[in-house]
Amino acid sequence: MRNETESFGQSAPLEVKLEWKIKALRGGTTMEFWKINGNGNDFITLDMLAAQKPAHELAELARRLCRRRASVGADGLLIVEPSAGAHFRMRLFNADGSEAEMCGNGARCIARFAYERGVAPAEMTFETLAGVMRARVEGSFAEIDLGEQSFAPDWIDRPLTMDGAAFRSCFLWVGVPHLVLFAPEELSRDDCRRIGRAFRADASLFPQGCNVNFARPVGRGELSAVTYERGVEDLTDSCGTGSVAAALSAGLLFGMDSPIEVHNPGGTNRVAFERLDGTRFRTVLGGDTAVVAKGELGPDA
Ligand SMILES: N[C@H](CCC[C@H](N)C(=O)O)C(=O)O
Repeated sequence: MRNETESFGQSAPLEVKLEWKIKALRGGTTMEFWKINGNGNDFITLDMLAAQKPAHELAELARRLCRRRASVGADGLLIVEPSAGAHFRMRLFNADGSEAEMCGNGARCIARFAYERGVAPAEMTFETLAGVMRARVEGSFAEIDLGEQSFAPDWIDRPLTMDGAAFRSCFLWVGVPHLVLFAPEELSRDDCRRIGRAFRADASLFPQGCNVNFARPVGRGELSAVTYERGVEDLTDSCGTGSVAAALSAGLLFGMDSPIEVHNPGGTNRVAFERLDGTRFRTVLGGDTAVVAKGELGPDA
């Protein structure tokens, strides 16, 4: 006979199951979630306006819920918390449990969630660790005013090589750190994953890690971008802040004008920007969002 602990295997600890049962017996609500994606960058979204959890519990929840086969599966966990000065506060925990300062697609998804649930009006503000964002929702379209971004002068058009592959690169923060790489030829997804992982792990260049965007001009005002994401530690199907980083870098390196359509494998983000001076920009990120499920987390999620 299998013992009690073994039989639970990957499933929830006993106390979680009991807490669940008690809640259900009392007729209380279990945890409701929405699964939303922004051009294929997918998030489990929870409303924690009424009761907040400490960061270590949210990190653990993210690690559990984001497992692709054993649980709901996602690139990250988005949380709505109360805010004193804005309509709400957004928190994003990556699939590995790390908390990110900002997330462009996540911000677009949470804006839609907040609007449709009556937490905020269609034009709203919300707090993030990277400052207060302004957002606008219209149907499934959501856009975020990201405020100002600036490039460090020594990180504009810096040549970099990795395993014999040569790149023109730019590095900038769009709430989170991004290394944008332009290669003379298109790289395979395996190469992007391998090279992305190597740069992401290079603490001498990027002490806080980085997201790595492989960008290519593909037409007038159009880029393609493949992103290796910090915290997911793999390629994702789309990255909002990465789309911004790629577009601003293309503005500087190739003189591409605003707006730029950034084609990610999972869909297109539109980046509109205004150049304030040689290295500073103001940016708005827009694109589609998709609500693919509204449900209740089960005890083993
Ligand atoms: N996917 C996100 C970025 C998440 C940030 C995260 N991966 C990190 O830097 O830790 C976006 O749409 O902007």
